[in-house]
Amino acid sequence: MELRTAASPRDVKHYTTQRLREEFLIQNVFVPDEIRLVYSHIDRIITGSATPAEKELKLVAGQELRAEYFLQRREMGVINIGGPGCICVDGRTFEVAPREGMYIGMGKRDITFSSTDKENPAKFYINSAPAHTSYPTVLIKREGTPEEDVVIIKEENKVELGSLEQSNHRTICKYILPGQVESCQLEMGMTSLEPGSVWNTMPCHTHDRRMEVYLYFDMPEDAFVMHYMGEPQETRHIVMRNEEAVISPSWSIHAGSGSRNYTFIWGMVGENQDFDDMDGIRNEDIL
Ligand SMILES: O=C[C@H](O)[C@@H](O)CC(=O)C(=O)O
Ligand SMILES: [Zn+2]
Repeated sequence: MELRTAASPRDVKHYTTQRLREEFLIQNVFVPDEIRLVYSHIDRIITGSATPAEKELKLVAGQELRAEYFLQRREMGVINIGGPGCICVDGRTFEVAPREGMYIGMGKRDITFSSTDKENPAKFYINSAPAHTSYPTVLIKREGTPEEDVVIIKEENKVELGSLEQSNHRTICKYILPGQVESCQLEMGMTSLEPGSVWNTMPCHTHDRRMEVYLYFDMPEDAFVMHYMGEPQETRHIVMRNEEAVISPSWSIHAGSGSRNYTFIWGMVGENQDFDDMDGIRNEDIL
């Protein structure tokens, strides 16, 4: 597991392009037949993936966690951005179709990932955070009828925002948050931009009580997103390609404009789970 330390805004404003990328950008998120994880000291979020192709992959704690098993003191959210696959949790197998997700609660020991078709492998994107209690493990679907251990995302948690005129027409689909899927601190969702819209999270915001990680995807190889970070009056950009993630400290804005439309997954952890607890920054005030 790769380790990233926390960073002060007083230092970050002096960073070069390369240093900024080393600290905050996560590349090669999905590697076939590997589980890849990056541990950040910022709220101790773990960001990574399981990309089973030829073989089934088992999640283990690793040296860094000094735990008996990965979720001994943690919870995790997963969203599949690849082909269909399965996640087996303590003997129970969940079929996870493209764009479906899971919340897996603290205390679940045996977690394995597999793909249905190795030619079109599942790509399980993972966010995990420290937890204090165990909430129910569920499969999260965007549509359908609820069953035991299956939650359907409520219409009120699919929020259409922005407009084509402002190049930011998009839909925020909230997978894990209070009232939808309960968790100790983790919140996750997926935001899709309409064709012709390129701006996410604009007007932008900070939220001192939560950090956030974005994973950008659904982009051809030659496309990019200029991801903006930094204090609102001290912004910097990171050029991001398809299927790369970026860490946003609580003091930083996190927004982007792409060379075309794209999709991204956001994950937040920290002090509270109040999605609307943001400090909005007026477009007039950003520097
Ligand atoms: O704190 C919330 C997160 O930054 C995202 O949900 C924002 C987002 O998806 C968007 O506006 O496009
Ligand atoms: Zn945010």
